[in-house]
Amino acid sequence: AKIKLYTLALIRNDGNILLGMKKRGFGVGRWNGFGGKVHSDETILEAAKRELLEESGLTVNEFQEAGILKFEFLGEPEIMEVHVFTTNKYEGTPTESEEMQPKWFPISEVPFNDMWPDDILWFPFLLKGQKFSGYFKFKGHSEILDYTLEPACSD
Ligand SMILES: CN1CCN(c2cc(NC3CC3)nc(N)n2)CC1
Repeated sequence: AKIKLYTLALIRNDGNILLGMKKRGFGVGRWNGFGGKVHSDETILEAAKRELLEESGLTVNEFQEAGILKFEFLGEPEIMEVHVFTTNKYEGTPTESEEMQPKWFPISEVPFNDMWPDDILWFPFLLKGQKFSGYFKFKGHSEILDYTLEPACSD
């Protein structure tokens, strides 16, 4: 199976979290953090910064590692390895892009019903600042067949 690297950045501001409504492509119609593919000529961190700037207009120089999520889709050879970052130190104002329409949500109002089904499972780790490592087997884009999720230390 081929592993492809992706990034996902969740931006915090006091009791709020910045999500974007995906306007096209993979995950269209769902709220999510900001991210994308890691290019062959960049590090994962560089990709996370680039994708956040492209998709939200925000500049971040310091990310916290939040966790790693691996996704398998029944019948597909590619494994998605998503490196999740968070920060509350950023510059700029969230701006709509071709990919994303940004919106601040109070932490208590995260719209899980309109997000990827795995999010409600690992968000508690992210919000507590506990690094996590998860593996999810999906059937299509809305059904989790099975998963593992545990606190993890990347060091
Ligand atoms: C570039 N993107 C960033 C975010 N990402 C995902 C995936 C995901 N679940 C997987 C079943 C699809 N869940 C969240 N929250 N984000 C996929 C790749």
